Amino acid sequence: MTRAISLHQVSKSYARGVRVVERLSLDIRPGEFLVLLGPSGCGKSTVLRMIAGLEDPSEGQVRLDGEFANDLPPAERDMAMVFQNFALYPSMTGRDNIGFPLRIEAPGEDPRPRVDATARMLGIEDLLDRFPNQLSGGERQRVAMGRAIARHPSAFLMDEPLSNLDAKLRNHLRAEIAGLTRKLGVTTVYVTHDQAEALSLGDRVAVLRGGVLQQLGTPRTVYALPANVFVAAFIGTPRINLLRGLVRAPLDGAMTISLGRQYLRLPEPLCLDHQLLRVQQGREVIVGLRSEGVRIARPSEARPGEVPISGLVEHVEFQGHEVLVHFNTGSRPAYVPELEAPRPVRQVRRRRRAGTVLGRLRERAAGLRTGPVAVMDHPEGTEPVRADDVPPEGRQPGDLVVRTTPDFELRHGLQVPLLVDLAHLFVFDQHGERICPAPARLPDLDE
Ligand SMILES: Nc1ncnc2c1ncn2[C@@H]1O[C@H](COP(=O)(O)OP(=O)(O)OP(=O)(O)O)[C@@H](O)[C@H]1O
Repeated sequence: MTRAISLHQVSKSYARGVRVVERLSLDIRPGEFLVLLGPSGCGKSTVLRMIAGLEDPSEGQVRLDGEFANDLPPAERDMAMVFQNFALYPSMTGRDNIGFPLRIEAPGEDPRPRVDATARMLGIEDLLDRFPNQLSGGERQRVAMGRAIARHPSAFLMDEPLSNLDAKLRNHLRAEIAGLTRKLGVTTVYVTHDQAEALSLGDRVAVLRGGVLQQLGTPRTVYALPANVFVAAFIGTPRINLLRGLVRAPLDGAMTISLGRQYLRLPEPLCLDHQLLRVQQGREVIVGLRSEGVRIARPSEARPGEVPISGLVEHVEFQGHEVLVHFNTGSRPAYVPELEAPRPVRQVRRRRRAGTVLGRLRERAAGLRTGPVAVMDHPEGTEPVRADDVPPEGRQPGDLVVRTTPDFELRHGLQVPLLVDLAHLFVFDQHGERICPAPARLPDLDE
């Protein structure tokens, strides 16, 4: 049996006023693989623990197959958890570790057939007689997975199960987990702060920030149509280029988005998304360009929808199959402090205050005219993040990273013509909400 798991307006506070999850609503379908993704401390594990019954919601409802389940003890929820630290009993062999929950659930029954069947499924038969200290990290995690699977639970709850493993093993086990959960058809809720893991595993991804759901969608949707600048910046490698722009829409001339020393001229006739930008006339916006949305080519090579700018090569990052070129285009980068700066020590309830984010930050950043400016809100009661709080290691050389093939001969100081593909242009308003493509295009790309 597999389950539908619903959270309805669920909040969680641990101490007075401290809300670590805020009015979260999620409907997880039977058999679905849902990933909870967000930076450290955003409340992912708390959500998982509320689903498991290990924490009580302060407000709202947890429903299992449509039934109110807030009061249901963990043991009666029929869910298996897998943690990052494997949590195996050191004095038990792999076989006993996998069989232990079966013995508890059905004391009279011989767990061996189920243990053996599980071990075959995971290819760990030869590990069954070893103790945890005789297993590698990956092997231990396979045994831990075995212990979860053998119970035939109605849902798997996985809390960063791969984060203690090296990159190669992580990729390998990631594929195994995806294959297994699909084969078993069991609802899985998977917590991670690794966006690549989330995109590769999830049927849908729920992006959390400060305990608040930012977006719920398929991996394609959250990448291609991020609801706001936080999701755009959190998802994708290299990180999306975020630049401060100014919309200019003169009645008698072409509409442009000024990027400091250069501008993007929006081609006429304006498409609907660009027409809708007209209302931003004279306002500062945040322009998002993924590294694959810009290419090195001359203006004469422009395809429909591409507009020219140029950039000075600041740094070339050779990656083997591709090269990341950091350009200085004379624009001002916009930063998302929660992703750049260390996490604030205290986290308290988040509320949007009067005034715009950019407006407030502009005041704070007065005097930093040429420096980068932080564009996101910060939780009330925490230290405001100032532009100069961005750690130097968070700063990249240049303001625009472009992904290209290794056959370009580029060196520092070279002025290079670039074409921006406006089909890949994102524009976010002063609150960080996406306004281009228009929010009406939010419905799932895959549906
Ligand atoms: N038992 C607790 N008492 C008080 N505060 C807690 C408790 N458990 C978690 N918190 C706080 O709740 C917030 C969310 O924690 P949680 O573990 O859910 O985040 P997370 O997104 O899973 O983080 P990470 O990725 O670092 O594990 C954090 O600020 C954390 O300090």
